[in-house]
Amino acid sequence: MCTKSELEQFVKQAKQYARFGKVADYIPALGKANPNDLSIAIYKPDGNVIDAGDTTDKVTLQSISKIITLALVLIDHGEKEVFQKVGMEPTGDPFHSIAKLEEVQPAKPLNPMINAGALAVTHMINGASVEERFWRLLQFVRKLAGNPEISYSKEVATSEFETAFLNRSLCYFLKQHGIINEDVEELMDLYTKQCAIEMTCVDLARIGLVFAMDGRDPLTGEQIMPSDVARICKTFMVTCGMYNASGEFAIKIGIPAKSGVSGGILAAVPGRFGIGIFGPALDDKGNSITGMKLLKLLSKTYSLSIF
Ligand SMILES: NC(=O)CC[C@H](N)C(=O)O
Repeated sequence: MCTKSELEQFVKQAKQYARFGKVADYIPALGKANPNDLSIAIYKPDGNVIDAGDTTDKVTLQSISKIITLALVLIDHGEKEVFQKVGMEPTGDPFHSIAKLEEVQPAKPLNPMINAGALAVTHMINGASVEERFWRLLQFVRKLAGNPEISYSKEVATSEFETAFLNRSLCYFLKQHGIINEDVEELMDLYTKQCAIEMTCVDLARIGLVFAMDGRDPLTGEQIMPSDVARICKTFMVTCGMYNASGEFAIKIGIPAKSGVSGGILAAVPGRFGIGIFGPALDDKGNSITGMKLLKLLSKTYSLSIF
């Protein structure tokens, strides 16, 4: 795999594309990000990390959190129960689209990576209160990243909570049809905190590594999630991890990955390493434009496609 100076070179190349992207601002606090930022870390099973860019920058997980909550609820409830409430098929629609909820299979969101499906998944996190459920999720994230310091951005969580009208309408639709049965404001409180969990690209890469190694943290030897759960999550990363750009991403890059509108990407190269990227300039589908360029350069140069 590449050296630090090669990686720095790739970052320089990819950064040139930042001008074609735009930072997300529908969550007002995310609008403050600098579109020219770009950092990457590659975490190997022997603990070696290759990184480039400002790796102390923190990114909120946003949609990347969906893959982690999915793992947690699969552990909490098992496959059968989870897939009664959420499907397994890509939509080809934007992540916040409401359209297919009514069109295809009444009310059951098509997959856990679109917002409607993610809200149904977050609803399933076990615990007696929002605080307890969030604490359980945070502990899980900390364990995956091997970093007990990870927390969330109150500013980003509040900013999303105050403006998430479309997500609220998805919740009410789901509640009307019995997919969720909790108070919508409580679910939104939990979901916006989940999306605001923040970490560096090194932490992201370490989580990617655990997925890449079938749920086992190679540094501690702990099996953090059953290999079947890791397999399901990686499959969703391939089929819907990059929203309605997942097909093109699979063809051009071919690495299981999940993006978020903060500009983060978590990628897992099966059996080899985890990759974490932070580059807030987004394309029109909400994926990091510089991050995807970077992954493309890596995939082409080192033949990382799983296909
Ligand atoms: N695509 C994303 O990253 C979306 C996450 C964001 N918190 C939302 O629900 O709109």
